[in-house]
Amino acid sequence: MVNATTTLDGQPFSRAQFEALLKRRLFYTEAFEIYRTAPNFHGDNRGLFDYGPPGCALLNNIINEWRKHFVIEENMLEIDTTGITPEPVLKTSGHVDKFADWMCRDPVKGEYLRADHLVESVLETRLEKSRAATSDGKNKADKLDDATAKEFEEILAKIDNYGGPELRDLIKKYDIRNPNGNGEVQDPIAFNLMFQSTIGPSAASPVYLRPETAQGQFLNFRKLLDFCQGTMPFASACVGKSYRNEISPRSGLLRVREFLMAEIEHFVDPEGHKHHERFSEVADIELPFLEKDTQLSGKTTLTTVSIGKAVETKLVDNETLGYFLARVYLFLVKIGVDKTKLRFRQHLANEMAHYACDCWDAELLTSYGWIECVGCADRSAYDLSVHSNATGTPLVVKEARPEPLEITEWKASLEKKLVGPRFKKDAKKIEAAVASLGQDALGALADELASKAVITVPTAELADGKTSVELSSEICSIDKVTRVENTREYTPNVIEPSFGIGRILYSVLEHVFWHRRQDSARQVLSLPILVAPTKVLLVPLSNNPGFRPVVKSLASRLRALGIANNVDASGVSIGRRYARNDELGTPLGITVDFDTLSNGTITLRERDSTLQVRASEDEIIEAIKNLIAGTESWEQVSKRLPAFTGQGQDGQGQDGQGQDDRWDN
Ligand SMILES: Nc1ncnc2c1ncn2[C@@H]1O[C@H](COP(=O)(O)OP(=O)(O)OP(=O)(O)O)[C@@H](O)[C@H]1O
Repeated sequence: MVNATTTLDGQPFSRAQFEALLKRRLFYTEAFEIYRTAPNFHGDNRGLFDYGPPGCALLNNIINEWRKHFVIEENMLEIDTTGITPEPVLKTSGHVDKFADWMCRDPVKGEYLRADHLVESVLETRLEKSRAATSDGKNKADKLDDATAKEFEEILAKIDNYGGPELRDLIKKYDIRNPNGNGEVQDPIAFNLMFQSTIGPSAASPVYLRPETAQGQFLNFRKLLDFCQGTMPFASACVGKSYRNEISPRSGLLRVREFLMAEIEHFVDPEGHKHHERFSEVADIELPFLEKDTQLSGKTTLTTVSIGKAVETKLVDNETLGYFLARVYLFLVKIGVDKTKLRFRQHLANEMAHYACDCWDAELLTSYGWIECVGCADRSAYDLSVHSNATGTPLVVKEARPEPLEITEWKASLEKKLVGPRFKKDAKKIEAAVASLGQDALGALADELASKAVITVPTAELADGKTSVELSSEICSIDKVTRVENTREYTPNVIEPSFGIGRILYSVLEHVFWHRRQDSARQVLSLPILVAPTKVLLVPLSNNPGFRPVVKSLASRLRALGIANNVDASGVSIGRRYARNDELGTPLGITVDFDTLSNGTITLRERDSTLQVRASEDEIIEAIKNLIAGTESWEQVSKRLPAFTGQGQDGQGQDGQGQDDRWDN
């Protein structure tokens, strides 16, 4: 059974100890912290964090690997789009109306709580208390009867499926109150999560900070299609900050108001079941799925099957979505995620974003529970269609047909001479609305036009604020026409893997955290060498001036190879210096000692095993290069090069054995 509260070495996970390490080593820190107590600071700095040097390096290394794994591997077209977004774009995409969470207010405390999180935390606490209580003895009032406990478990399994009215009913039915003070809360209301501002000195035009990078990619679709000479399928990618005015930020980096996203929009032809050319490369990879139906039945049992089987049985809708789930899995495991703490959870119908038609979240198990870190959605043709309708710009693919095709279909025509003068500025929008009508709608409107001589067509918002227009038979005609088509035109569907880098980074750190010795305060972050902030620690054995030029020259050789290294020439013992760098996740350490001065050899220490080898500078640097490139493992290096068991090894001599075991320097 997977347990989030156990570290790699099987010891109990202590969040306090873990967070103290992250703070001590400056992985990240609360933003504007010193202003919190300033007399003129009345703001709320919750959900805003700054990354310190190791956190920043780790973040950048994760992004670099993301670029290699996705952008380079799949020839994606990476772009960098703006965060400031004009309101009409986000009105069209649906975010202005629908990008909201349900919020309850505690009128006494003046606190705002996210309704689903409130229900979740109160029911979880009641269940925990009930488990701890005994029906006869201690805290017996907390004991829930079996039926109620089952009911709570079922509610929790599908918590993401509840909307405002259902959450209100649950709050009333179970008398759910603000855990802080036990006050009653008001009914949930929808709260839009976007930060709004205005642009320019006139302040006349509203803008938002983007809540996702996706829209910028959709708006560039036509230019990107031209850029890749119309070749389908293709994918765009974007890495950038997104902003969400979360109701109640909590859990450190997991729910923040400003965060780095890395998003991919893969544009695919909807015909041919979204087949993916490289699907066979990943088909055998087994993934743990938490299916929709399992959640609805109140359970959390995982189904582990190959992605090939999952697509064949339609558990996962199509090959392209399946391909990305497998690639996401490989990426997460590569950067340090514990594969036993990873699952793919299918979205429930109500939970699905307004644009999505099938959605799976890669969730990682942390001490805060299962956390969504990557959302993988099939956004269908929603975004391109709505932006096309709103702007009158066709966001479509045109492809030559292998054989000409004869098609008989409904066609709507507008009397252009009348449309311009009659509708003026709205004319383009009306033309776009008519052009976007599907065959079923056209068939129905043709009948209506024949009987009433006037029809109503839905449009984007017009100058008078209306979202439809009446067209008479004088202006609009709808007829059956037969035509020969040599080119095919279609709106691509979009498969979108969307990564929250901060959540991934935090979860990886929890997964690689462990203790060196039983009951010891020595802690280690076993970050994979690929993403570790610093790859090599350089330590001179002592302050002996003879070591300095050697260390300097080694540092410069490593720098020339682009290998991040750090010299620790502080006066403390080697063991302490290693311990400090174990906390920073530094995987390799070089020691320069008296033997170096006499025979030119140096030692190389591996963080997790603490084993060391001794060889010439050239051999050690070669081994480091291989370890970073992944062409050689530590096991291979340690077999190939002579072992070193002398001074300076952990637990012996210089390690600080018998010394104070608090590694807090
Ligand atoms: N407030 C946040 N803080 C940090 N990361 C976030 C936040 N909101 C979303 N993300 C990240 O962005 C990714 C894609 O966003 P998406 O819109 O799918 O999230 P979401 O479903 O709104 O998340 P949640 O349900 O947890 O609020 C998520 O998988 C997550 O990694």
